[in-house]
Amino acid sequence: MRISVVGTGYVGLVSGACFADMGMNVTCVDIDQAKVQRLREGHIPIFEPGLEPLVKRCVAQGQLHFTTSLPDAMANSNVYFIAVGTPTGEDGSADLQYVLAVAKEIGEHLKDYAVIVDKSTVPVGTADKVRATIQAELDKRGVSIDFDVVSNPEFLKEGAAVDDFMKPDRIVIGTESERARAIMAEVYQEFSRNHNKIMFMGVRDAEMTKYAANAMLATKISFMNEIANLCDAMDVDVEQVRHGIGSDSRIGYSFIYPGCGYGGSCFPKDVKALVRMAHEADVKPYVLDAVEARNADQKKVVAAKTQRLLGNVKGKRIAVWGLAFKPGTDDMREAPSIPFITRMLEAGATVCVHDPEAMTTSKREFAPKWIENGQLIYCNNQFDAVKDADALVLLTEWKQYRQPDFARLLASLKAPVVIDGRNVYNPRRMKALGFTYEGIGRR
Ligand SMILES: NC(=O)c1ccc[n+]([C@@H]2O[C@H](COP(=O)([O-])OP(=O)(O)OC[C@H]3O[C@@H](n4cnc5c(N)ncnc54)[C@H](O)[C@@H]3O)[C@@H](O)[C@H]2O)c1
Ligand SMILES: O=c1ccn([C@@H]2O[C@H](COP(=O)(O)OP(=O)(O)O[C@H]3O[C@H](CO)[C@@H](O)[C@H](O)[C@H]3O)[C@@H](O)[C@H]2O)c(=O)[nH]1
Repeated sequence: MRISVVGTGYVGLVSGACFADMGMNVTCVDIDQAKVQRLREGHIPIFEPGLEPLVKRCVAQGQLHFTTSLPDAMANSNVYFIAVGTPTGEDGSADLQYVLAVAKEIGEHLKDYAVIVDKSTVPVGTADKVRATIQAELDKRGVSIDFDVVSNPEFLKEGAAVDDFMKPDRIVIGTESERARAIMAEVYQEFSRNHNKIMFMGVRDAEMTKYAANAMLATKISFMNEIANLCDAMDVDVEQVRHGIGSDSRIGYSFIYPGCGYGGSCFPKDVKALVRMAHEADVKPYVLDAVEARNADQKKVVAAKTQRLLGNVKGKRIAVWGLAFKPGTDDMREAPSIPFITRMLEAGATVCVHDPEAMTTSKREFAPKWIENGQLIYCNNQFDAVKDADALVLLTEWKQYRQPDFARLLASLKAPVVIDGRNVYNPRRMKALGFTYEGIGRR
């Protein structure tokens, strides 16, 4: 089977490589010429565990190709996945300009029947817009070609993207066409061997399923963050509460870790887009508004704790472990580290940062003046960052930060203050070791 994946980012590259690994002949398309050139030279533009050997293997076997030319890719396949970005637009809705630009180009070059698959996260009704955009181009050309537009939202998580794609919980396919259904079943048959994971549904149902899944997960996190703040105020340990409620199978343990707020390229933008959809549908989004408001506020909690413990931070040295929005990625989109570090820099602190993978990507997020004036210092070693610092702030729970040499940490810090934005350390143990420790809702 020959397929094309348009947009070679986190989703497009992972999907393309995983399809290729299952024996399909895959062409990944991107308008970013430098990215395509680098991929052809064997450089993987993102950090994602297991992705580099997978891409290299598929390229070596002749299963995976990279191009900037969509028409070339289309000439070799009849299933086109659209996996371009859908960032937040000015009014909070998903900006569909990249999706519709691809649809237009498909319409300009379509020759035979094809299935166009929306893999990008797109609002309810987008498949109709993609169909209309393609049809308008066919009409301009004066040709009549049959095609189907299918919704196939992606549920992979960064940091575990390859595993998630290879072993999905479910494969949601929205289509009303029997012909497209048969082709999509063939595309995904190898990912569904263990038991049938494919869920066919209506196109609009599939589009909403993606938003509902992300909004539900974001709601769990915001709910738990609110409980953690209550625990802080009421002398309760949220870890005990987390265990206490997670053991109820109706609640479960996943996505109830409180912390410094959810980030990433999906939850913040998708909750906003769903709020926008609700307004357009004249439904009041009470719950979603609260989820967003809690998250915006949660991203300020660690800064407030730091300022409370250190007093005026002007002239203080603050070490930060973790920049990426979560472990296992170099992605900085909406990372809680950005507002925290910016606030500390603006308040006059010197901030010494370390991250195992996001040092390069994070540099784009801060004004160059902070590095030039020496207030923002990048450290290649996590212990260089804490040397003579007035506090250590943990913002991303990378494995290498979980069990550090505490004696070395204590000796390195100027003041033994640890603010744990991810609740990875044990408060009692930290206190016994001589640290002033503060987590999120840890009493
Ligand atoms: N990142 C995730 O974990 C994740 C998971 C599930 C779903 N999604 C959704 O998938 C979509 C893509 O997300 P991403 O994180 O992979 O984005 P990304 O920004 O990493 O990649 C998008 C790519 O599309 C390319 N592109 C833009 N316009 C193009 C065009 N006209 N032709 C060819 N290429 C073009 C860009 O150059 C870029 O390389 C979004 O809708 C997102 O919400 C993301
Ligand atoms: O209990 C938790 C779990 C997560 N987070 C935070 O939530 C954010 C998102 O984490 P995660 O969901 O693991 O990563 P993403 O890669 O953003 O994946 C989400 O967004 C993707 C894009 O839509 C979906 O495909 C995935 O299913 C969905 O989990 C991160 O900042 C995490 O630190 C918490 O604060 N507490």
